[in-house]
Amino acid sequence: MYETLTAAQMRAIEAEAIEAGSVTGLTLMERAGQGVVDAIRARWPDRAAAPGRALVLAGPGNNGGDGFVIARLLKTAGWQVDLFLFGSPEKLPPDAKANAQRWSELGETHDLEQALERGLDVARYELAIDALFGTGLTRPVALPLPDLSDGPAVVAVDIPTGLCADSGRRIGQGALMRADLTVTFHARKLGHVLAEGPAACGALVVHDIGLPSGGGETGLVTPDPRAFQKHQGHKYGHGHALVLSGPATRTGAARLAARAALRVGAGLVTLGAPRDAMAECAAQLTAIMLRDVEDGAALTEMLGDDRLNALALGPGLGPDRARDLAIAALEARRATVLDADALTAFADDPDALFAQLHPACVLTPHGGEFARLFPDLADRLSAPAERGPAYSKLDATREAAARAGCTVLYKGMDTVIASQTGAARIHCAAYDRAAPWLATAGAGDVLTGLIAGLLARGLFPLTAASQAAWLHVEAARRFGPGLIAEDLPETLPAVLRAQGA
Ligand SMILES: NC(=O)C1=CN([C@@H]2O[C@H](COP(=O)(O)OP(=O)(O)OC[C@H]3O[C@@H](n4cnc5c(N)ncnc54)[C@H](O)[C@@H]3O)[C@@H](O)[C@H]2O)[C@@H](O)CC1
Ligand SMILES: [K+]
Repeated sequence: MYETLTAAQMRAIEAEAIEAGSVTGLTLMERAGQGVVDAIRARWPDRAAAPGRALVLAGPGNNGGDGFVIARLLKTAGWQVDLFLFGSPEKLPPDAKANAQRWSELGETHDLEQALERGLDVARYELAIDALFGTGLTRPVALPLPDLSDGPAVVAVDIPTGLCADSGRRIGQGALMRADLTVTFHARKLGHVLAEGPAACGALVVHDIGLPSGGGETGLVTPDPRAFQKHQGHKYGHGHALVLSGPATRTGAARLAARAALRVGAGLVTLGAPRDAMAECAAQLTAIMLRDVEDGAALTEMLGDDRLNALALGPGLGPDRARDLAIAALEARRATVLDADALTAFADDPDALFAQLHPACVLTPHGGEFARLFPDLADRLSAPAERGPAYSKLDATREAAARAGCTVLYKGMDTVIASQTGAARIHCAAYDRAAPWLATAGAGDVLTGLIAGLLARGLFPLTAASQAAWLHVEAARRFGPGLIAEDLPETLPAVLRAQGA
């Protein structure tokens, strides 16, 4: 599992290594600058082979210090480098000042604010380095930065200026420097994988600067084949999932979820449908069993069979049926995924839902559903971020899970999964995990089914939800263009096989 770090965690790791005497700040800065120049060469070998003009924008802190290193290395490699500093050279912190002095032997340090007042002609550069602010950004950037979008290739040092490293949110209405390539150091910061981060970073390279690993608490989800592998045994040994369906003409969502639960390895899957939907469902199902579950009372009776060990409800249910069934399901204390209508049904009184939830539950809200259940947290998340570290989707999901008393998977390109204990994971469907074809009707129903299937197989809620999120995106990536929700369960066998399941 890859770690993600907050700015404070990164500072602590650096400080500890420097205090222990294993490395100096100056050495770390040199490695950081070298890493950026190496990444530029790897990404644009043609430009590196015929160096042109490079613009370096350096800020008042150590991110600026990296900029001075990069300016020196680019100049040595044959680039014509113009460097503009925001702030005064005398006020730079020690390592940055040392590198400013080394740079002064090779080139001039221009004043950025003066240059912006006169008008900085960016069209003359092939390459621009954003070394204005990194992990130290706490306030909006009060600079009229030039638009670089159709000019030079833009490389962000550590993180694009204007982005909060802890939340991926833009700080205030200040400038945001969008990059084509971002080179960060040691480990990804939360800001690279949340909110606006992935869109602002472009491609992301993590460069090792020789610091010891550890120190982060929130990992990015990676596949855990042990979670998918199916061991020998009877079908009942792999659990029995029950997916509840909506009425006639609204059964598709539950059928998709049921199919996903079966494909991910639940031993048995039953669809519980109201009487009017039985014929419709029977015409569509083969391996999935069908039972008549009219209402909450019928569900309670059915759950007398304790082999039914995981439930999924919400997709296509309609709010009234969803509420009635959810109350019965939660009373039975089974592993339960609540999605869609099963969440919306409690919008008028989320506390009534929270009072019934228990640690074997998983809620899977998208942004709208999250706002209905946790309106105060959603408001904090959507209010403009005036200062860093800004309130993040990770913070909001953690708070939601604590309040709900169960695992919450908050969907999105940046899916955050948190348990009631505070443990959390992020699945970022960007960079090498981008899955744009997943934005298709019914995809969320499949995710619900995957979680239910993994719960039936006995995984803990946080693991089931995290691994389901990974499998969901992996199936979409494997299928690719033209994906519709039905394809996701059908692509799962290939995904599982590739993981050695
Ligand atoms: N500390 C180290 O040993 C290393 C640091 N590195 C670089 O150092 C960066 C962090 O450096 P800093 O902590 O100096 O922080 P930054 O260089 O990101 O910011 C500098 C300072 O500007 C101030 N500031 C914040 N927002 C502002 C705003 N909107 N307008 C004006 N001033 C503002 C803050 O006091 C902040 O500390 C990393 O992103 C990375 O690029 C790397 O060189 C690796 C080694
Ligand atoms: K930067």
